[in-house]
Amino acid sequence: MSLTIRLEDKQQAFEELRDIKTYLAGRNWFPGTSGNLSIRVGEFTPEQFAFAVTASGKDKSVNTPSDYLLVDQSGKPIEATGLKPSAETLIHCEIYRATGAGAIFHVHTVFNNLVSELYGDRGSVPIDGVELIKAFNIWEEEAQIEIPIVPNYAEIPRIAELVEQAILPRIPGILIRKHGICAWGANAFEAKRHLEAFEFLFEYAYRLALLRK
Ligand SMILES: CSC[C@@H](O)[C@@H](O)C(=O)COP(=O)(O)O
Ligand SMILES: [Zn+2]
Repeated sequence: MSLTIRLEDKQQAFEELRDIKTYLAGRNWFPGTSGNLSIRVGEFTPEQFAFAVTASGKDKSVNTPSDYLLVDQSGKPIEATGLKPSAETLIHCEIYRATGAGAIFHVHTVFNNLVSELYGDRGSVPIDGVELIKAFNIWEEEAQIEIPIVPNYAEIPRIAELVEQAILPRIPGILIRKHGICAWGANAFEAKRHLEAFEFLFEYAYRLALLRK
Protein backbone atom coordinates (compact mmCIF):
# COMPACT_ATOMS: atom_id res chain seq x y z
CA MET A 1 0.00 0.00 0.00
CA SER A 2 1.35 3.43 -0.85
CA LEU A 3 0.88 6.53 1.25
CA THR A 4 -0.16 8.78 -1.61
CA ILE A 5 -2.84 11.13 -0.32
CA ARG A 6 -5.36 12.70 -2.70
CA LEU A 7 -5.25 16.50 -2.76
CA GLU A 8 -9.00 16.76 -2.09
CA ASP A 9 -8.72 14.48 0.97
CA LYS A 10 -5.89 16.58 2.36
CA GLN A 11 -7.84 19.80 1.74
CA GLN A 12 -10.93 18.36 3.40
CA ALA A 13 -8.93 17.30 6.48
CA PHE A 14 -7.29 20.74 6.74
CA GLU A 15 -10.71 22.44 6.47
CA GLU A 16 -12.21 20.19 9.14
CA LEU A 17 -9.23 20.87 11.39
CA ARG A 18 -9.67 24.61 10.90
CA ASP A 19 -13.39 24.40 11.79
CA ILE A 20 -12.87 22.35 14.95
CA LYS A 21 -9.86 24.45 15.98
CA THR A 22 -11.90 27.64 15.65
CA TYR A 23 -14.73 26.12 17.67
CA LEU A 24 -12.49 24.78 20.46
CA ALA A 25 -10.53 28.05 20.61
CA GLY A 26 -13.90 29.75 21.20
CA ARG A 27 -14.27 27.58 24.30
CA ASN A 28 -10.82 28.72 25.46
CA TRP A 29 -9.51 25.15 25.32
CA PHE A 30 -6.09 26.10 23.83
CA PRO A 31 -4.55 28.32 26.54
CA GLY A 32 -0.94 29.41 25.93
CA THR A 33 -0.64 27.62 22.54
CA SER A 34 -1.41 24.26 24.21
CA GLY A 35 -3.39 21.52 22.52
CA ASN A 36 -3.17 19.74 19.19
CA LEU A 37 -5.58 18.20 16.70
CA SER A 38 -5.39 15.57 14.00
CA ILE A 39 -7.58 13.90 11.40
CA ARG A 40 -6.63 10.69 9.64
CA VAL A 41 -6.50 10.72 5.83
CA GLY A 42 -6.62 7.88 3.29
CA GLU A 43 -6.31 4.14 3.80
CA PHE A 44 -5.59 2.62 7.20
CA THR A 45 -3.69 -0.41 8.37
CA PRO A 46 -2.03 -0.47 11.81
CA GLU A 47 1.32 -0.59 9.99
CA GLN A 48 0.73 2.24 7.53
CA PHE A 49 -1.46 5.34 7.67
CA ALA A 50 -1.34 9.12 7.39
CA PHE A 51 -2.95 12.01 9.18
CA ALA A 52 -3.18 15.79 9.10
CA VAL A 53 -1.93 17.37 12.34
CA THR A 54 -1.52 20.85 13.78
CA ALA A 55 1.93 22.39 13.48
CA SER A 56 3.85 22.77 16.74
CA GLY A 57 3.80 25.89 18.87
CA LYS A 58 1.16 27.81 16.91
CA ASP A 59 -1.39 30.10 18.52
CA LYS A 60 -4.42 27.85 18.00
CA SER A 61 -6.85 30.73 18.38
CA VAL A 62 -5.61 32.18 15.07
CA ASN A 63 -6.06 30.71 11.57
CA THR A 64 -3.13 31.08 9.16
CA PRO A 65 -2.24 29.42 5.82
CA SER A 66 0.41 27.28 7.59
CA ASP A 67 -1.35 25.59 10.52
CA TYR A 68 -1.37 21.91 9.42
CA LEU A 69 0.78 19.30 7.74
CA LEU A 70 0.53 15.65 6.72
CA VAL A 71 2.54 13.01 8.58
CA ASP A 72 2.88 9.23 8.36
CA GLN A 73 2.36 6.51 10.99
CA SER A 74 5.68 7.36 12.62
CA GLY A 75 4.92 11.08 12.79
CA LYS A 76 7.27 12.10 9.94
CA PRO A 77 6.09 14.73 7.40
CA ILE A 78 5.10 13.08 4.11
CA GLU A 79 5.45 16.28 2.08
CA ALA A 80 8.18 18.89 1.84
CA THR A 81 7.31 21.52 4.48
CA GLY A 82 8.98 24.00 6.79
CA LEU A 83 6.41 23.18 9.46
CA LYS A 84 7.15 21.04 12.51
CA PRO A 85 4.45 18.56 13.50
CA SER A 86 3.00 18.89 17.01
CA ALA A 87 5.47 17.87 19.70
CA GLU A 88 2.86 15.30 20.77
CA THR A 89 2.39 13.71 17.34
CA LEU A 90 3.77 10.38 18.60
CA ILE A 91 0.85 10.08 21.02
CA HIS A 92 -1.54 10.53 18.09
CA CYS A 93 0.40 7.87 16.13
CA GLU A 94 0.01 5.40 18.99
CA ILE A 95 -3.72 6.07 19.43
CA TYR A 96 -4.41 5.68 15.68
CA ARG A 97 -2.37 2.48 15.57
CA ALA A 98 -4.18 1.01 18.59
CA THR A 99 -7.74 2.12 17.80
CA GLY A 100 -8.01 2.83 14.06
CA ALA A 101 -9.76 6.10 15.01
CA GLY A 102 -10.42 8.83 12.43
CA ALA A 103 -9.71 11.95 14.53
CA ILE A 104 -7.92 12.85 17.78
CA PHE A 105 -8.27 16.08 19.74
CA HIS A 106 -6.01 17.05 22.63
CA VAL A 107 -6.78 19.97 24.97
CA HIS A 108 -5.51 21.28 28.27
CA THR A 109 -8.26 22.53 30.58
CA VAL A 110 -8.31 23.36 34.29
CA PHE A 111 -10.91 20.62 34.95
CA ASN A 112 -9.06 17.88 33.08
CA ASN A 113 -5.87 18.82 34.93
CA LEU A 114 -7.65 18.90 38.31
CA VAL A 115 -9.28 15.47 38.00
CA SER A 116 -6.13 13.90 36.58
CA GLU A 117 -4.34 14.94 39.77
CA LEU A 118 -7.27 14.14 42.08
CA TYR A 119 -7.41 10.54 40.74
CA GLY A 120 -3.80 10.28 39.48
CA ASP A 121 -2.64 7.72 42.05
CA ARG A 122 -5.77 5.65 41.40
CA GLY A 123 -4.91 5.55 37.67
CA SER A 124 -8.43 6.39 36.44
CA VAL A 125 -11.33 8.78 37.01
CA PRO A 126 -14.48 6.92 38.13
CA ILE A 127 -17.80 8.19 36.76
CA ASP A 128 -20.97 6.69 38.09
CA GLY A 129 -24.32 6.75 36.32
CA VAL A 130 -24.12 10.18 34.68
CA GLU A 131 -26.38 10.54 31.62
CA LEU A 132 -23.61 11.97 29.43
CA ILE A 133 -21.80 8.60 29.51
CA LYS A 134 -24.20 7.82 26.65
CA ALA A 135 -22.14 10.17 24.45
CA PHE A 136 -19.63 7.28 24.38
CA ASN A 137 -22.30 4.93 23.02
CA ILE A 138 -22.63 3.23 26.41
CA TRP A 139 -26.35 2.85 26.90
CA GLU A 140 -26.77 0.70 30.02
CA GLU A 141 -28.61 2.26 32.96
CA GLU A 142 -26.42 3.72 35.71
CA ALA A 143 -23.29 2.76 33.77
CA GLN A 144 -20.02 2.97 35.67
CA ILE A 145 -16.93 3.89 33.72
CA GLU A 146 -13.27 4.57 34.44
CA ILE A 147 -11.35 7.11 32.39
CA PRO A 148 -7.66 6.07 32.30
CA ILE A 149 -4.80 8.34 33.39
CA VAL A 150 -1.15 7.98 32.34
CA PRO A 151 1.78 9.88 33.87
CA ASN A 152 3.15 12.97 32.18
CA TYR A 153 6.79 12.75 31.13
CA ALA A 154 9.01 15.31 29.42
CA GLU A 155 9.89 12.69 26.78
CA ILE A 156 6.82 12.17 24.61
CA PRO A 157 7.88 8.64 23.46
CA ARG A 158 7.64 7.57 27.12
CA ILE A 159 4.02 8.77 27.27
CA ALA A 160 3.22 7.21 23.87
CA GLU A 161 4.58 3.88 25.08
CA LEU A 162 2.12 3.80 28.00
CA VAL A 163 -0.88 4.83 25.95
CA GLU A 164 -1.49 1.47 24.25
CA GLN A 165 -1.70 -0.48 27.52
CA ALA A 166 -3.86 2.20 29.15
CA ILE A 167 -6.55 2.49 26.43
CA LEU A 168 -9.84 0.88 27.47
CA PRO A 169 -12.02 -0.52 24.65
CA ARG A 170 -15.21 1.39 25.56
CA ILE A 171 -13.58 4.68 26.53
CA PRO A 172 -12.52 6.97 23.64
CA GLY A 173 -10.07 9.06 25.62
CA ILE A 174 -7.09 9.09 27.92
CA LEU A 175 -5.90 11.64 30.47
CA ILE A 176 -2.26 12.62 30.83
CA ARG A 177 -1.72 13.60 34.45
CA LYS A 178 -1.58 17.37 35.10
CA HIS A 179 -1.37 17.84 31.35
CA GLY A 180 -4.58 17.26 29.39
CA ILE A 181 -6.83 14.83 27.54
CA CYS A 182 -6.67 13.08 24.18
CA ALA A 183 -10.16 12.20 22.95
CA TRP A 184 -10.82 10.38 19.70
CA GLY A 185 -13.61 9.13 17.48
CA ALA A 186 -14.34 7.56 14.11
CA ASN A 187 -14.42 11.07 12.63
CA ALA A 188 -14.21 14.72 13.71
CA PHE A 189 -17.92 14.88 14.64
CA GLU A 190 -17.59 11.92 17.00
CA ALA A 191 -14.26 13.03 18.48
CA LYS A 192 -15.82 16.44 19.28
CA ARG A 193 -18.82 14.80 20.95
CA HIS A 194 -16.50 12.64 23.04
CA LEU A 195 -14.25 15.56 23.99
CA GLU A 196 -17.20 17.67 25.14
CA ALA A 197 -18.64 14.76 27.12
CA PHE A 198 -15.30 14.14 28.85
CA GLU A 199 -14.97 17.78 29.82
CA PHE A 200 -18.53 17.83 31.21
CA LEU A 201 -17.80 14.68 33.22
CA PHE A 202 -14.50 16.09 34.55
CA GLU A 203 -16.20 19.22 35.84
CA TYR A 204 -18.92 17.04 37.38
CA ALA A 205 -16.33 14.74 39.05
CA TYR A 206 -14.40 17.69 40.42
CA ARG A 207 -17.47 19.45 41.82
CA LEU A 208 -18.86 16.23 43.27
CA ALA A 209 -15.57 15.52 45.06
CA LEU A 210 -15.70 19.02 46.57
CA LEU A 211 -19.34 18.62 47.68
CA ARG A 212 -18.54 15.31 49.36
CA LYS A 213 -15.61 16.73 51.33
C1 LIG B 1 2.76 25.35 25.49
S1 LIG B 1 2.29 24.20 26.67
C2 LIG B 1 1.68 22.81 25.80
C3 LIG B 1 2.68 21.93 25.08
O1 LIG B 1 3.78 21.62 25.90
C4 LIG B 1 1.99 20.66 24.64
O2 LIG B 1 1.54 19.91 25.75
C5 LIG B 1 0.83 20.92 23.73
O3 LIG B 1 -0.29 20.48 23.97
C6 LIG B 1 1.05 21.71 22.49
O4 LIG B 1 2.22 21.33 21.81
P1 LIG B 1 2.30 21.49 20.22
O5 LIG B 1 3.71 21.11 19.88
O6 LIG B 1 1.99 22.94 19.89
O7 LIG B 1 1.25 20.59 19.66
ZN1 LIG C 1 -0.37 18.89 25.47
